[in-house]
Parts: sequence; C-alpha cells; structure tokens
Amino acid sequence: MTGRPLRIALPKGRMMDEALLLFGRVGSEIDAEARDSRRLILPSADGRFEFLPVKSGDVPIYVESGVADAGVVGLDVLEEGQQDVLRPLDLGFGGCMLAVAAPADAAYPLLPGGTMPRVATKYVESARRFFAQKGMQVELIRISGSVELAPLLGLAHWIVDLVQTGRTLAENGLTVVEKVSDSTARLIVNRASHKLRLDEHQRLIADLAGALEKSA
Ligand SMILES: Nc1ncnc2c1ncn2[C@@H]1O[C@H](COP(=O)(O)OP(=O)(O)OP(=O)(O)O)[C@@H](O)[C@H]1O
Ligand SMILES: O=P(O)(O)OC[C@H]1O[C@H](OP(=O)(O)OP(=O)(O)O)[C@H](O)[C@@H]1O
Repeated sequence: MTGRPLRIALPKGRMMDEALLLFGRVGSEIDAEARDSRRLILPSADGRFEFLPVKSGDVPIYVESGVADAGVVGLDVLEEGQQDVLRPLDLGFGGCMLAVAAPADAAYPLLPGGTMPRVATKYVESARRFFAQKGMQVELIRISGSVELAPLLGLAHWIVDLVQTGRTLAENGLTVVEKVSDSTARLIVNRASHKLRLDEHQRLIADLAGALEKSA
C-alpha cells in the first residue's frame, strides 16, 4: 500500500447502504465509531479505504479531480456530467431507468398545432442528447426535484426522470412514453490514481467483482 488508504467517494442517499454493504462483503466494514459520528472522512476498520460520503451528483467530480481515487455512482449521473473517469465495473444495484413520461392522455411525440413541447427534467444534458438524436425540438426546463409536478401544473408537457417501481408516475397520472436509458451503480476510478496505484485498484476491482459474482 502506498501512503494513505484509497479514498472512495460514496453517494449519500439511497445507494449508500448497498455500497457500504458491498465493501463490507470484501472485508472493509466501515469503522463502527466513525459510522455513528458526523465525520466526513470515514475509515474502513481494516485501514484499506477512506469513504467520503458526498452528494450523488458530486461523486464524478470528486473522482475526476483526484480528490477521491474511486467512487460509486449511478450511470444516470455519470452520463449527465460526462466527466473523464474510468468505469471498470457495473455494481448491479440501484437499478432504474431514465424515461420520458407524460400525462396518460398527452400527445407524444408531436403536440397538436405544432406547439413546441416543454420538458421538465433534472437531467438536462441527457435529455438534450436524447431529443437531438431523435431530431425532436423541445424546450428543456431544469427542475431539481419533484419533477412529476411540472405536467400536473402546466409548467411542462412531458418530463424526463428516473423511474424505478413506476409508483410515483402512476400516483400522479403519468405514464412512460419512451425509455431514454437504463441505469445501475458503477464503480468509477480516477485515471492518474489508476496508473499510480495500479495494484490496489486491480485488487479492489477483483474483490468487488468476486463479491458480486458470489451473490449473483
Ligand atoms: N427510484 C429512484 N429514484 C431516484 N434514483 C434512483 C432510484 N432508484 C435508483 N436510483 C439511483 O440512485 C441514485 C441516487 O439517488 P438519490 O435519490 O439518493 O440521490 P438524488 O436525489 O438523485 O441526488 P441528491 O443527492 O442530489 O439529492 C440515482 O442517481 C439513481 O442512479
Ligand atoms: O418509480 P419510483 O419507484 O416511484 O421512483 C421514482 C421517483 O424517485 C425519484 O425521486 P426522489 O424520491 O429521489 O425525489 P425527488 O423527486 O425529490 O428527486 C425520482 O425522481 C422519481 O420521482
């Protein structure tokens, strides 16, 4: 091991528990005392890693900048930011899809009278690429949460958002009209760190892949 432990950026929120569980299965439980504290650098009990709990959308930038050597993040977030990081492993959990959804009776893909569709989303870049590839002209409205509200209140005709169980859409009278992409959690790695600490990264990737295979 060279110097400090490998730093791993983990997304606070719904992926955190599964990510920590996975590291636990390769023998790197989070130190019990640190877990119950307000500390923001959490060592693993075996001294191999330091976990950095950060906002999900910030994981790629922590890893691209080298502040973290590696990280765990949803493919949806990764595709939105397009940071230059390695993506060695699909971790399998956190499955969901990014989709275009609309009120059950809404027109799609063309609105009557040639009206330009307004689309509310937190995933502006992914939505821009998706509609551009299809040659559809839309106006994108950036919203950071509760996106399903936008068509209900007339702010937008359609939304682009994550769908997991479909419950949020159903309970708000919305339906998927087209899938944009699938997403699961990915291990991402800083390019320079991967070169400089190759053995440690290879061991990390092999250990995680082994744990995933065992549970498959
Ligand atoms: N039902 C779901 N809704 C949202 N994200 C989901 C869902 N299922 C799986 N995910 C995955 O979990 C990741 C993290 O979601 P989470 O809700 O914890 O953070 P966030 O609300 O997107 O971001 P922030 O931390 O900025 O609030 C998503 O990027 C996605 O890959
Ligand atoms: O298909 P479902 O299982 O219902 O999950 C999808 C919902 O979960 C997410 O929202 P989140 O709970 O993160 O809140 P947010 O809208 O504030 O981002 C996502 O943005 C959808 O609204």
